[in-house]
Amino acid sequence: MTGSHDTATHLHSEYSETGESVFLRDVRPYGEGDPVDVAIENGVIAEIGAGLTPAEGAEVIEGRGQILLPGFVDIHTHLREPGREDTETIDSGSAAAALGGYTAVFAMANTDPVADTAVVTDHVWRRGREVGLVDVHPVGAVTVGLAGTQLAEMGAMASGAGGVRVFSDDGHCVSDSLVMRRALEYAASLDVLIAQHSEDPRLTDGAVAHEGPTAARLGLAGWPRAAEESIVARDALLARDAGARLHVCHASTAGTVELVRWAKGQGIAITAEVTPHHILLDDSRLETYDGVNRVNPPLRERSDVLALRRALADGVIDCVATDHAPHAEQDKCCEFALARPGMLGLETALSIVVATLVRPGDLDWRGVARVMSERPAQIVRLGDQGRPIAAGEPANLTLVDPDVEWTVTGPALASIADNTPYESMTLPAKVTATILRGRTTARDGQVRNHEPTRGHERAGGTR
Ligand SMILES: NC(=O)N[C@@H](CC(=O)O)C(=O)O
Ligand SMILES: [Zn+2]
Repeated sequence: MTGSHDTATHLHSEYSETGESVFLRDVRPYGEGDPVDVAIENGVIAEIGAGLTPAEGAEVIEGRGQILLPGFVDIHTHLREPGREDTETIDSGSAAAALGGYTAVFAMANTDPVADTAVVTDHVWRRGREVGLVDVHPVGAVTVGLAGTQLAEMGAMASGAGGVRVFSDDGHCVSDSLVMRRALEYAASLDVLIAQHSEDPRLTDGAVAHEGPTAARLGLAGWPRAAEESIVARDALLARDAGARLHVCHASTAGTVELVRWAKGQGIAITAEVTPHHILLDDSRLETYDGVNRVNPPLRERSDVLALRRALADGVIDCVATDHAPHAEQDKCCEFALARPGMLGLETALSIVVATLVRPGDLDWRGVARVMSERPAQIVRLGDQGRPIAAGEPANLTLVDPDVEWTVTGPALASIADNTPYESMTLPAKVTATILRGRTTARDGQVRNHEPTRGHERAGGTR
């Protein structure tokens, strides 16, 4: 992997002789200009223009002026396999990803066993390929068992079949400064990315919510913004000295935005993501004590939400990442302080970006392509994703109906777990087709050639 964006060098055999043709009629790339037709052959975009004729036997999709974007790339997903297949599997999570418009996802390492060896990361990669609905890239752990003390064999994971290019102890912070320094030095020598879950555990021990007036009133133990910001600041300096690439997972405070802005201004190789929930929801959601709203980092205050939206629009925050975190019903329906942190995200991400940024006029569809596809692909150096919509480019694409409104219900989502904070919420815009290497993986809310593996169906004995 060179990190170069010369398509030809990246389009290996997977992009030839798929034997499939897809024809998109009357679509608007990036939501710009008059509708055009897009002919896709053998995994690549063959031709774009008005009034084209579909190839014999092509799958024709009537776009009716819908918006065509590069396929989305999620660099922070929890697929729970191996270990918690009662909440999500690579199969069910891939279905959720395809329905959400994703053509690549990065599966976090906090599985059971932890993805801290090439045995686990190679398995995740292979299983993703077998399912074939989305490219599943394994994230490797930074430290053995996510324990934060001994570096994992990052080199072996990087050179394994899974070709790991991102390492993270996400769910846990690599909090020891010397361990983080060594991890960044090791990562620099391998030219891989360290993605940090920035949370000082000494400042958050026992905390379940954002430290502020709401948590105080509700009697919930809070974690201060400084627990995140102090780690972001420290890591930026360590990355500078190590000459390493650092990525900040789920930025949640206005202060983190300012630190990332400062570090970028210094020429430090830092990037940052924000989740859909941190640009939509604030800590007023805690009033109900509903465990579905518990997440790390916690939902912050309105001023943070607005700062994160602005930072995404102006590019200080590079991208949206879902932090899709399925949990079992019994782990979310309990008392707020006992609920596990995390919420579903893959199938609602686009709609939230549209609701918070596109509809208010702060981001156009080019901007959506930037934060959902192009920047995430660049951060993790995927040469065949987040590419321009042009002839000769790989056909990893997402078609979006911008005008539709839909109401979220957990059980209707493809994920096995149902823990969505958006239950009964009406959201704008929906993915109508997802195309991976020239093959439709999802269309009109249905996943291609797919036997669903929903938890309640298994419980009912259908599998
Ligand atoms: N975000 C969360 O609240 N939970 C994530 C871990 C993480 O992303 O930190 C999980 O794995 O459940
Ligand atoms: Zn995290």
